[in-house]
Amino acid sequence: MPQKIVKLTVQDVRFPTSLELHGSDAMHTDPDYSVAYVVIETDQGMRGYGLTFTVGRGTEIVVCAVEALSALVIGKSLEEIVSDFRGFYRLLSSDGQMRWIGPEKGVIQLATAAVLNSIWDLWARLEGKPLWKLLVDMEPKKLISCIDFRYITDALTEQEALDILEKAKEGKLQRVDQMLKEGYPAYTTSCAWLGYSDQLLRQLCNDALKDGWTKFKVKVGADLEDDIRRCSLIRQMIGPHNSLMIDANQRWDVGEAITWVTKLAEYKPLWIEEPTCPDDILGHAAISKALAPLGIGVASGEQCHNRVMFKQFLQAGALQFIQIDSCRMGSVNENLAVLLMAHKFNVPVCPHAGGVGLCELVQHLILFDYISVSASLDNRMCEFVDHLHEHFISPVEIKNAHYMPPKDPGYSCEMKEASVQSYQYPQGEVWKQIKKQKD
Ligand SMILES: C[C@H](O)[C@@H](O)CC(=O)C(=O)O
Ligand SMILES: [Mg+2]
Repeated sequence: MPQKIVKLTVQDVRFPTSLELHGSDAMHTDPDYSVAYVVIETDQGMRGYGLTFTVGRGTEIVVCAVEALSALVIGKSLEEIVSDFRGFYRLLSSDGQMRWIGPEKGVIQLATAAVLNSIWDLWARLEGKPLWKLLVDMEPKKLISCIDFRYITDALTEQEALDILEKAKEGKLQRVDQMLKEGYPAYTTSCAWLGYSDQLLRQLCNDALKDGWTKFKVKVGADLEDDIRRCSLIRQMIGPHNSLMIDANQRWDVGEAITWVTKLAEYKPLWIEEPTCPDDILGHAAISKALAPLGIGVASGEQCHNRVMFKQFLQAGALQFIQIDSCRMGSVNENLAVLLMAHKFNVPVCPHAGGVGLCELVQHLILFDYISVSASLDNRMCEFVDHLHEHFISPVEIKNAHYMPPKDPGYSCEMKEASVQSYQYPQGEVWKQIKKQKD
């Protein structure tokens, strides 16, 4: 019996992370980690859960965009959608009246991600598999049929994508076993948000080292003297052999980025993340070229709107690390395109995660990347941030600084009903209390 989608609800759920400066960086000094949380329901009572991540006030605008897209979803059956997923992706991303407010970028793309994430979740649940396994088990032709190749065929053709997937069939079963035993390598950003004191940074870094973490990201970009002190402190604590990454969250102009990072080079960062405007492809290329002799790569992607921009970053040799995001682009469909392009251009993928639910979601994509696309762990790791996992029904499992493959069916982003109720904005109990204290 086809599963017809008869209902879509979307809620604005926010967590007051700004109170303790969790998640703070050089540009987002007071983020309240938030989601536009989508639940779809079929006529047979099955549910799919999806979300997209934001950092506070903008969430209400994403919620409106999801509501505007819902008319394109309600009334369709899951079978109809997945039998031509490319067509459905295009229906959502290229709607004749709504594409004007994108196309395929900004709020409307975040909303597309939330909706499509719920559909992938529903699909995986109906198949009784975690999403990564649904993807790993899918025939290459079917996978390719989920991707919209419009605008990227000059970098990757369907045939090339198919060849990559066919070639990676070799050794796939061993890689599945390896992942189930060892998990996928992760790094932590939890120790060094920009608003944290040196004392807290020291304490969190110490705890992380004890827990087996070997790769650490530090926020930089607001004040050079602070950055020198914080990077020196972390480098001293983690020693010369562990990895340090730095993240400026788009703070600098191109020349300023080169000068600033050169002054931090003695702390041996593996990469500088988002050194400048996330849309400045040639700027990133110039920074990459200038920093290459220092052994520092450039990473970006958490605010890269779509596959077309990633294509150009790759074509321009502008990034040495690609950071896909499960909610910034058009869900799994568009991320598949980027994983395949990154493989063709031989650039490692190190996903952005954290926020609310981003770790839960992106772990599926990076497991798929290793098992079915790249077959390599060289220079690869997935971000981990230790906030807000307690609000999910199937939270991530980290063992010895590795993501252990999720086992529950779906895309791991169903939230606990009590959490949704308490943190709904503005009517949830938590926000009512915060308002009362302020008044
Ligand atoms: C506002 C977010 O916390 C951002 O700082 C996250 C980020 O850049 C990262 O995790 O990387
Ligand atoms: Mg970042």
